[in-house]
Amino acid sequence: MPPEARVKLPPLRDVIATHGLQASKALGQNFLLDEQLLDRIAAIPGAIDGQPAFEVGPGPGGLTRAILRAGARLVAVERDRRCLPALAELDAAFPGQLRILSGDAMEIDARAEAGDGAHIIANLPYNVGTALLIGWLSADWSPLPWWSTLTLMFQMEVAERIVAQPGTDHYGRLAILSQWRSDARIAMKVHRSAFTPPPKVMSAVVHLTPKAAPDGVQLKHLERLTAAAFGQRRKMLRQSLKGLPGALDALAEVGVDPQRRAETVSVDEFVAVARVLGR
Ligand SMILES: C[S@@+](CC[C@H](N)C(=O)[O-])C[C@H]1O[C@@H](n2cnc3c(N)ncnc32)[C@H](O)[C@@H]1O
Repeated sequence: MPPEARVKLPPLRDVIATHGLQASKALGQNFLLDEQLLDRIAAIPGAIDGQPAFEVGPGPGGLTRAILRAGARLVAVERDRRCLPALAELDAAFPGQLRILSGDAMEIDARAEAGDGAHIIANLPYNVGTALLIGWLSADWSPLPWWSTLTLMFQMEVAERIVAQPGTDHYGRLAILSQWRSDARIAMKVHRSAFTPPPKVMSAVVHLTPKAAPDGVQLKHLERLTAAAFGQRRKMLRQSLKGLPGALDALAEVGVDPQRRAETVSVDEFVAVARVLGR
């Protein structure tokens, strides 16, 4: 049976008022207060599965409540100290399930804090969201990363860059890294009006399940290749990859026409070229 809070939790709007949590733009604070929506996010298949979880930026604790109600043990890191009293109340309501860290998610060792196998789930602050995702996707991968899945709310434009297909405007380095390392899909679109205060744009929850990496390709080779290729995305590869030693030979070996542009090259083709570069 999923745990119930020991005490009746106040509505999130009251939590914000009681603790004076006016949203800070600098901290990327757009809070979700609709508990049904939050429960739906926590219930995305594979997002938690009753396993330990790690949350970035619990804020007043809306998603945190939903994760705890879904039965997970949770470690959550919050940078805004004003939120700590509200989170301490949640700790009291779900005894033994929640550990709050006060600090910067960009600086803590999430693996050491959350433990291997944790599911990462967060409504990310827009200013550090992409950097955090790249960090998690760049973790040691042998043959899987330390985390089990990522379930992350982003601004729609970032979500589209993660799942983009070749030949589209959003296709680029983030799509290639994300899709090389995971099966990534948009699990839910969230209207801007669901947030307090509403951001200017729509958002989406992206769910990423890591793929085992038996392919012997190193991240650094794929990164160098895609940095060069997308540094001049409208140019033909024979031009954009001129400065990368071995790249044109690798294209020929893999059978990618150097007259193509980066935005037409599939993830599998980039990976194949990176594999040759790393030999
Ligand atoms: C978009 S809000 C989400 C809040 C809450 N989880 C929700 O869904 O309503 C982002 C949260 O991340 C916190 N935050 C911003 N930068 C952070 C950082 N570098 N490390 C940890 N938390 C951060 C903010 O203070 C804020 O609480």
